[in-house]
Amino acid sequence: MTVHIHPSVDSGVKQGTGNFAGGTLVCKCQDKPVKVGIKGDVAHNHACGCTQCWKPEGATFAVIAVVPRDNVTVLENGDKLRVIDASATIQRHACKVCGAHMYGRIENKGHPFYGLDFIHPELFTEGGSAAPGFAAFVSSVIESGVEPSELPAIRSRLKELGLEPYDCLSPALMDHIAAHVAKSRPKAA
Ligand SMILES: N[C@@H](CCC(=O)N[C@@H](CSCO)C(=O)NCC(=O)O)C(=O)O
Ligand SMILES: [Zn+2]
Ligand SMILES: [Zn+2]
Repeated sequence: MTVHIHPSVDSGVKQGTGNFAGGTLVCKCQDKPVKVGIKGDVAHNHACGCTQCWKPEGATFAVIAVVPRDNVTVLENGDKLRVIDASATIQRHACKVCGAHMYGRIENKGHPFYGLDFIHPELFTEGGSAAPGFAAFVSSVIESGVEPSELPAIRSRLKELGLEPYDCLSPALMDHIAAHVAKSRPKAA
């Protein structure tokens, strides 16, 4: 059985240059595409199996990374953007026509990832941004209709690609969340 993860990694994970200066994300529309400028490189790039992140046609996983929100600027055709679900933690600004998610923003100032926007590096017109380094929410692909019996093959393919599979976020990101929660908790008297 061929396991398809995502078109940008299926033939091997392409490493970034290490000095990506930023670029332009362009949606899939032929006519009046939405363009979003990103300053600097992406961080925490990962494959995500959750039901919320945008996946191109036929992909089992999304590939998604973060950038500081101040580094994100809508350049063209921003009138085509809509927020998919205003009540979600990550408000995904997507093209109304082709459906591509251009950036996901957290508006809750108390959230551990406040200040970071989620973007899909495959939409960069330029190559060389930091590569995905792990796979998150792997078991969640079952929620999108993948048979549980396929999970061992999916996990093994992710490992082969060097994308360590986790059923939540990576240990570094889970530690960051826990540290944020610990800091936000009122101190006992
Ligand atoms: N099983 C759920 C998990 C969804 C989930 O918690 N996703 C994370 C990571 S998305 C990027 O890595 C999250 O923070 N979601 C918040 C949001 O999407 O608003 C499922 O599959 O839906
Ligand atoms: Zn579009
Ligand atoms: Zn996700």
